[in-house]
Amino acid sequence: MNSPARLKASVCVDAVLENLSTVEAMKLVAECGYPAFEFWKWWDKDLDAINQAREELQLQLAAICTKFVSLVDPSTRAEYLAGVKESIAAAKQLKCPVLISQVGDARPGVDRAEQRDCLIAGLKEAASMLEDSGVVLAIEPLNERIDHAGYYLVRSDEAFSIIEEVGSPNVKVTFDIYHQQISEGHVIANSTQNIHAIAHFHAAGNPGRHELDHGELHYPSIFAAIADTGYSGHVGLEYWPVNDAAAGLRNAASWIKKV
Ligand SMILES: O=C(O)C(=O)CO
Repeated sequence: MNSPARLKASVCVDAVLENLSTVEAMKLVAECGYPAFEFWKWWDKDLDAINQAREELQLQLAAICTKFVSLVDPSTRAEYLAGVKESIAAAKQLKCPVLISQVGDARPGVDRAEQRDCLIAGLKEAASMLEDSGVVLAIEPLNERIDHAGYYLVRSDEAFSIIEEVGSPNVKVTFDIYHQQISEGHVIANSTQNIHAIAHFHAAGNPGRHELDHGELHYPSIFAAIADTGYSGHVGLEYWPVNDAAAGLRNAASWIKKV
């Protein structure tokens, strides 16, 4: 008898299957053997149609994003919090446990410590809404070398120390292995030693942000190390395929289930 997979993989349909409609992409994700999917923007999608397909296909929605509003600028705090409130409602409707939150670009000429204080204050204000809802918000560090020049939050240790200071079980980190490989490397140690603070992972090959077996990262070892910690969240495949998307997804599903 097959034993259940140790790691729950999710497919980011806005990246891997960007040329399909969300519902068509969901069907392919299920056909390729994945238990879960995710996407970024909920506000430009037909949530009722997605919910119906989700139930029919018995897929879990692993994560969606909050609205992209700066958390390091006090003048946008109210807008950020209103976006979190709406995103929680969308997450509840779609039975989605995690909201991924970007924090915005660094403000030129403004002291970093002041921006950090602003970020923490915003997250503390969001925490009670999140705790009441049961949804976890996970801030995401991104690399500034290749994809996100000027973004405020780059290092994972900074993200971990921020959420420790926020001090809520519903505010955690998204650890994107591709971004962190570019920014700091040492991805197994940096993620597994902080696994209690991670609510979601993203994965892509580096360099190029393509299939997981393209490039320098050995994902079977990385995923095995994550599974060894007992991590119970999802690992989201967030890449742009160079080869046939469905064939690549089937190939990854076949080795991920053996991790
Ligand atoms: O915008 C990006 O690069 C992301 O990783 C979103 O999750």
